[in-house]
Amino acid sequence: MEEFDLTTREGRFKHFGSVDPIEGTKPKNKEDMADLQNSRKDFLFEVDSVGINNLNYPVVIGDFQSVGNFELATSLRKDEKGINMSRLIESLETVNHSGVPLNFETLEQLLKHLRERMKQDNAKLTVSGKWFFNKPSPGTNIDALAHADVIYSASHNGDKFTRKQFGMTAQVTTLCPCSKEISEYSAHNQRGNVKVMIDIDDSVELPSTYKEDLYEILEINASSQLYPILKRTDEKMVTERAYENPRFVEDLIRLVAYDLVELPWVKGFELECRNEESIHQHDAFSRLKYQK
Ligand SMILES: Nc1nc2c(ncn2[C@@H]2O[C@H](COP(=O)(O)OP(=O)(O)OP(=O)(O)O)[C@@H](O)[C@H]2O)c(=O)[nH]1
Repeated sequence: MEEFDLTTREGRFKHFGSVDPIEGTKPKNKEDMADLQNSRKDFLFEVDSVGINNLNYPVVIGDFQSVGNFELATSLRKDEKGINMSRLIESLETVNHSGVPLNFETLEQLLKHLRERMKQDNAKLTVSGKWFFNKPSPGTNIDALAHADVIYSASHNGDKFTRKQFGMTAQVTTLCPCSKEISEYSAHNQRGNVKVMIDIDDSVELPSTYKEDLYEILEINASSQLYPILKRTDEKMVTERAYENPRFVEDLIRLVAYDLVELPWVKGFELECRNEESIHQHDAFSRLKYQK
């Protein structure tokens, strides 16, 4: 058996089975390499969406840095074999300025770049991330950071958005009306997750406070709200607020839906409320779709 010098990394690697590379017959220069992606013939079908997903990249949402989870894609014509996937991240890099600012202006720039660079008719993206914001305690007014999950999803044909969606998941408190009604004292409550995906009406100007406006609607209709810091006086406040505002999962979805319909920039939405039950191991949920 061949002996290797175990004091060097190369020797140790070979000791553990690594071998030298072969000379090989295939080209090493890019110009000489086959470009399969760019071969042309009848490939039977157009492809609606082809690209990459589960890509984590730094983003800036509001005042804070966060991590975005991206899906980047384009359409693909019937006579083209594949897209050049490395160009998707090259396009993302063009809007990365110590993080990609998450707003529709930047995403439109990115989609235009993607479509042109990939020479396709349509470019699409979805990105989700945690939006952090200051949420002072309700009575004592002590600053601390809370978060909600946001989703931007859009497609662009070069001239305009062909789909523009904004989504959010906020966490709230719900207190069971039935439990309050039937019990001598107390009422069980739960942490609720209110999730919405909105189709944005592009003919209406999106207010600069759209994230804040939406967050307020998702949480204000619940029994009470969540805060990072609560002193005793705050805790009394949120506990009593919840008791004064009991909500079934059906009540919450209808109250949130009413406020969403009133927002001028909302064309339609899909809404879900899910309560992590404290008296069961399962969750309770409600869903609602609406188009204006
Ligand atoms: N189209 C396609 N590409 C893939 C697939 N799986 C991996 N790849 C990617 O193929 C990429 C390399 O191809 P290209 O991006 O076309 O590289 P290139 O042709 O040298 O790039 P350009 O200089 O932009 O022309 C790598 O980044 C791989 O990640 C797949 O299923 N389909």
